[in-house]
Amino acid sequence: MVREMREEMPYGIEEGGREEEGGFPNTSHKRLVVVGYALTSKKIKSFLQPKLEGLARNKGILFVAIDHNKPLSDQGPFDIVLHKLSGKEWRQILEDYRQTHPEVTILDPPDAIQHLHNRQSMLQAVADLNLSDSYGKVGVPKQLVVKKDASSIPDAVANFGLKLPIVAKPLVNDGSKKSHELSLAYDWYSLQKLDPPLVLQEFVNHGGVLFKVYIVGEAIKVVRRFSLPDVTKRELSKTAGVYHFPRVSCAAASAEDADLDPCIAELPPRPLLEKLAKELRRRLGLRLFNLDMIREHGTRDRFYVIDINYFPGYGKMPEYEHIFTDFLLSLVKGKHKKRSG
Ligand SMILES: Nc1ncnc2c1ncn2[C@@H]1O[C@H](COP(=O)(O)OP(=O)(O)OP(=O)(O)O)[C@@H](O)[C@H]1O
Ligand SMILES: O=P(O)(O)O[C@H]1[C@H](OP(=O)(O)O)[C@@H](OP(=O)(O)O)[C@@H](O)[C@@H](O)[C@@H]1OP(=O)(O)O
Ligand SMILES: [Mg+2]
Ligand SMILES: [Mg+2]
Repeated sequence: MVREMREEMPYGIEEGGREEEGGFPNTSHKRLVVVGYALTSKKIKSFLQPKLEGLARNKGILFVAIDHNKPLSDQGPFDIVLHKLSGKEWRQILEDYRQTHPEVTILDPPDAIQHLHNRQSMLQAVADLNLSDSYGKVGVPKQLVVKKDASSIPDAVANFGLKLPIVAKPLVNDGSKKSHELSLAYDWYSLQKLDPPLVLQEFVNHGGVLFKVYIVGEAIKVVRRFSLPDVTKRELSKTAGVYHFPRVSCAAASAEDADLDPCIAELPPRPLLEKLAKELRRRLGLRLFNLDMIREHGTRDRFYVIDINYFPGYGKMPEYEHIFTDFLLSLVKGKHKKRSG
């Protein structure tokens, strides 16, 4: 099978030379780019769709499942390892593999991904960047971390000067169901009912539409999703309590075909996104992530990043098959250039 695919490969890596180490046969001078993947079954289903695998095959890319019952070094050989699994054990396996196989590109380094597993450190790079130019300003909502003792939250929030309403997000962001259980608090008193450790974030009115900015290496794709509606002053004054809300901006909440107010729907300026993505790629050390971005309602150019996700639902990103396969090829070509240059 693999041999047959090789003959028709238009883009496979020209320079051969890779030794056969008992892994995949290497019969042609154009060899396959082998991508080992370690993903949950949910992710395999949403990401590794037949169209992606088919296009990848035509471009000379082969996706191979990593076998968790065998040492990683006994598998492959891989050009790239693509992964999104949690746990210390897996991180250690990858770290050891990285040391012994520096020639393999690990997408992405476990330490860098770990940075996104805490909702405080997640947005630090955006805050530090403090991006502001003629195209707009990008910041993060004012936020406070509460590690324990719910009874102290109202005072802590008042002292810090956080305004209501407040979005409460679990501090740990490990992809678990619990880490996506968010709530909106309307009054000081109810803040005591929250369950730390949490990040408390000012709710920013944004017209009920959010921008999902997908990043795959240097490629950027933006889509609109529905989000929480604005909270008016009147509504705030009349409402009390803490309200849990479901995953409001999931794929089913696409706002691409909706008839929206142009001021709300207008995408963030491309040059601003280019600059933001470039800086965050560097500062976070990641190549596969997305940003949830909102525009403060009533402004044209005041943006906030409220969430960053590692290896998000690319299966729902338009043209992801082309973008992702081109990206994988660029990684291997880049490496060859570096070696021969
Ligand atoms: N500061 C904020 N101001 C206004 N709305 C917010 C704010 N933070 C979150 N939201 C709303 O809550 C939703 C969920 O928040 P967030 O994206 O932080 O959670 P998540 O569980 O990490 O989401 P994802 O499924 O994208 O990983 C957002 O899509 C947005 O609708
Ligand atoms: O289904 P959705 O479109 O919401 O995609 C979500 C994706 O699910 P999928 O990749 O299995 O589909 C999730 O992946 P896991 O953490 O559960 O692995 C996670 O990355 C979310 O942030 C994604 O939301 P997005 O930020 O991309 O909108
Ligand atoms: Mg989000
Ligand atoms: Mg998230």
